[in-house]
Amino acid sequence: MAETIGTVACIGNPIADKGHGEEAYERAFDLLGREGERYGFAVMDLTGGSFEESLANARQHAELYDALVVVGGDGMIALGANAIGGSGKPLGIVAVGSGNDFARGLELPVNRIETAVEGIVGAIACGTSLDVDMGHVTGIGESASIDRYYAGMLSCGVDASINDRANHSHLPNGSLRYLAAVAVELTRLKAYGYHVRAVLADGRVDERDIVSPLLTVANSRHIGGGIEVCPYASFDDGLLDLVWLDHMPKLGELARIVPNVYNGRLLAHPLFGWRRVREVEISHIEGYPMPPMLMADGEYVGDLPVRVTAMDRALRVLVPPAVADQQLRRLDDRSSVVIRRDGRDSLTGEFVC
Ligand SMILES: Nc1ncnc2c1ncn2[C@@H]1O[C@H](COP(=O)(O)OP(=O)(O)OP(=O)(O)O)[C@@H](O)[C@H]1O
Repeated sequence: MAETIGTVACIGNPIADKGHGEEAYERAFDLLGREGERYGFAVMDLTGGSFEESLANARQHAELYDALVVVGGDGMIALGANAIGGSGKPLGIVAVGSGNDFARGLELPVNRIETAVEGIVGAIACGTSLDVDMGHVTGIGESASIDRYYAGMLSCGVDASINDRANHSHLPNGSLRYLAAVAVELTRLKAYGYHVRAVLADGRVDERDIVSPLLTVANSRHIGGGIEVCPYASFDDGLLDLVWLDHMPKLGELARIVPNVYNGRLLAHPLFGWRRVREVEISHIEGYPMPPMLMADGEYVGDLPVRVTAMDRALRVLVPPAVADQQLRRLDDRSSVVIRRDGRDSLTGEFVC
């Protein structure tokens, strides 16, 4: 990242982390302003009264700033991706939401405002960043109005219901909200009917019907405050990871997989299907229950049918110099190591041993 950063636009979310977002934003904005005086950049506030208003502000005033800093949860990362994804402008992340799954996956500070701001300022001063993939969701047919980018995960089944339930929960702690939502939604599992047409990394087409409660198109590993739905996801492979449950799990199967939700071993179980895709079209099979409204990075997106396309390293994220090079190499290695460990073929997704 060679460009000089003269102005940093900031966007907060007063309702992030159940209303603690306002205070966090004031702190982050103040710190960035002070560091700006030292390092020669100005800060401006573009927070609106809603997600849509903040996004419109970021887009309309794009010529006024050189970097955007978002303060909040995964929804604010989605805002950043939709505001500046593909533009080459970098995104700074102060993760103070409930889940913070994207920041967690990139090993950025979570709920540590001072450390996050320090990292952003270090990145600005030294010109360091990481370019990470994004997903682009576009609607097909009746859903044609959908046109959204995301950085973390597109949830298309019970994962979306869990997110929706957690958003409406009154429990005080972020991870607790997701855990409680998981517990309730697991008792109400439905098998949705998906028709999936995926273009794999080598251009081969994999087309299938999936009757399942869960289908996710992931760029990052975690969802719901640390649940590792896709331990194989890599941020910079130019591909997305399609993960699904192969069938409606029996109680015994559920009991075997639940202990693996936080330890990176979920996809080692043959109950899960997995493919790395360049693009995937997902539609609903008539005769099965309609999946819940899709959610991307915890934001409501709309209903099937949709096409999801991997955008190769389209989002530039500010990271401090010590992290930049080493981080991406480590994330890449990590992903191939766990795929090998679980005995999967990284191209076909099938178990080979
Ligand atoms: N300026 C705003 N005013 C009101 N609501 C907003 C604003 N900006 C974003 N939102 C909404 O706030 C909700 C929560 O956002 P966010 O993801 O930042 O926090 P969170 O849900 O606590 O964290 P996480 O997504 O990591 O669990 C989102 O649905 C988003 O649309």
